Amino acid sequence: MLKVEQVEKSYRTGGLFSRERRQVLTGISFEWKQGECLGIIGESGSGKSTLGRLLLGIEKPDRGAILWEGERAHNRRARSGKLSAVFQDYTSSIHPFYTVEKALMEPWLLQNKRQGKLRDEYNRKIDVLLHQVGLDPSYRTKYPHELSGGEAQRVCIARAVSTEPRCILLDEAVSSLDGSVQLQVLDLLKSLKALYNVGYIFITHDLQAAAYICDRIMIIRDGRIEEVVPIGQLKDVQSPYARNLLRMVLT
Ligand SMILES: Nc1ncnc2c1ncn2[C@@H]1O[C@H](COP(=O)(O)OP(=O)(O)OP(=O)(O)O)[C@@H](O)[C@H]1O
Repeated sequence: MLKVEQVEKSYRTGGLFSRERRQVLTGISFEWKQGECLGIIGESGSGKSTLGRLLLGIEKPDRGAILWEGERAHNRRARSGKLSAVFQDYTSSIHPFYTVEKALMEPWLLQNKRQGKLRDEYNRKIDVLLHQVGLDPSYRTKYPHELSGGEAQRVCIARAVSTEPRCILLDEAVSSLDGSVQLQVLDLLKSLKALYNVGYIFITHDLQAAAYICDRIMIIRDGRIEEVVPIGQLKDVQSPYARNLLRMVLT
């Protein structure tokens, strides 16, 4: 469903008039299949979030192609309703003056210009969504500052599944939650995966979290794919970098 072919990305360094560029991604090619949870893992600065932005169509690659069902990622129509995202910074992901209810209505309203009866129907769906992420209907009227980190991230996840996308890109979405809350959110993602038949692209520097939820892991180093490994064969990774990464988790 997603095909990434020979993607390259660089950024200008040294100011507006500088000709120098820093290569951030080189020769990135992979496929993501419907329903799969693919982990993209690598050290800080390896290019994970840049790749995430390209997959979401927020930025364009310098070279290569990113195709969602054959259409370029930066073409809005290609992504519409098929793809959503959850980011690390859950506090700024929700508009500070929006209640949970309004935040959950937002993506749906963007997708469905018609209102009236359908809007009432969706309004009822908010209770279902809240329930699915483990929050009761009293959360409807709360503002972001009244939520804990775990609760806010649950609201972001509810919003991401609300349009029933085929894929949710999660960029360090559990990284700033503490241990037990992180595990709860990972379990929530697992249950929603089964419920909605949604797949994930799970960007993280945390191999342990990725191993818990992913079917396959793609290791990125200095903007290149170092290795792609099914989760059952994680112990058999070949490259020294991947082995080192694994050793750090196991010790
Ligand atoms: N808009 C930009 N302009 C210039 N340089 C950028 C831009 N975005 C990213 N970079 C650079 O690209 C490199 C990769 O950044 P990126 O955020 O993709 O890495 P990452 O693997 O997600 O790191 P982290 O885990 O710390 O978020 C970094 O050196 C960063 O400074």
